[in-house]
Amino acid sequence: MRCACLPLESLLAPWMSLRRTEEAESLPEVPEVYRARYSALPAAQPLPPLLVLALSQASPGVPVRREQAFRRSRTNFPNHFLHSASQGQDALGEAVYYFEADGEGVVQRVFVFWPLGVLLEGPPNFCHGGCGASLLDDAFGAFTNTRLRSMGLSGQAVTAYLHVDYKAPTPLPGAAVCAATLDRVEGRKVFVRGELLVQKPDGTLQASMEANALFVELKEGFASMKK
Ligand SMILES: CCCCCCCCCCCCCC(=O)SCCNC(=O)CCNC(=O)[C@H](O)C(C)(C)COP(=O)(O)OP(=O)(O)OC[C@H]1O[C@@H](n2cnc3c(N)ncnc32)[C@H](O)[C@@H]1OP(=O)(O)O
Repeated sequence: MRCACLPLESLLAPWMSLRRTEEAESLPEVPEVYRARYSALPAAQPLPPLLVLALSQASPGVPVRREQAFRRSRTNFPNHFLHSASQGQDALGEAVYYFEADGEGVVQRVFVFWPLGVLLEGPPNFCHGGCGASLLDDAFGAFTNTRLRSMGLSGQAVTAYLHVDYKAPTPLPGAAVCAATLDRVEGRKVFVRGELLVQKPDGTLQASMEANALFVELKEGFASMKK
């Protein structure tokens, strides 16, 4: 029987080997809510098929809007754990962030596509659990901070706790989409939940990890964090 899943090459290429060109390229202006941390996708960069699949399953019939897809601005965050230190041909590839907002522009969900190389291994041929937790934490942070900003708040919140349930192994090499959304808000406390989605051999998506987290909006912002 023919496998219904997306071929691995289409999952990984060109994102695994992509080299950043944002510094040299003139990219479209990004809305203010996202601008501090994200840059637009270059015109030549297609949306990853796995991301499109996850979006179409989460919101059937809702058109995918390319202008809601971004890359992390590496220029602004050259020391970032996921976007700099862990990037490489066989490690993490280039992430694509897709934000869904409501009619008032308030961010409701984020989906983050990641190409996963063989150097992320924990169990043989599968992703390290700590790596998956980091990807979920990053998606939760992206969701929380952009949501806060989209509501006119600081957008400066950090993880207080992160709970991850590992439901199935995450294959390598491969690709995953982290999905994050709001659970509830209590004052400065933002409770977030989500999952890490991978594609099964039959083509359907499966949550290999489920997670929930508490983010706390800092009283005086990142600048107040002391060493
Ligand atoms: C401008 C653009 C810049 C962009 C920069 C990009 C950076 C992106 C960054 C993205 C980040 C990516 C992700 C990362 O990597 S973030 C990095 C990992 N996280 C940290 O390093 C955070 C370290 N912790 C702290 O700094 C403080 O503890 C925080 C700030 C969290 C709270 O200390 P604060 O003094 O402020 O507040 P509080 O202690 O009064 O607590 C407040 C409320 O919260 C409740 N609570 C607290 N902890 C827990 C817990 N574990 N379980 C259950 N509840 C907990 C607490 O009971 C209280 O509730 P209530 O009594 O009010 O009901």
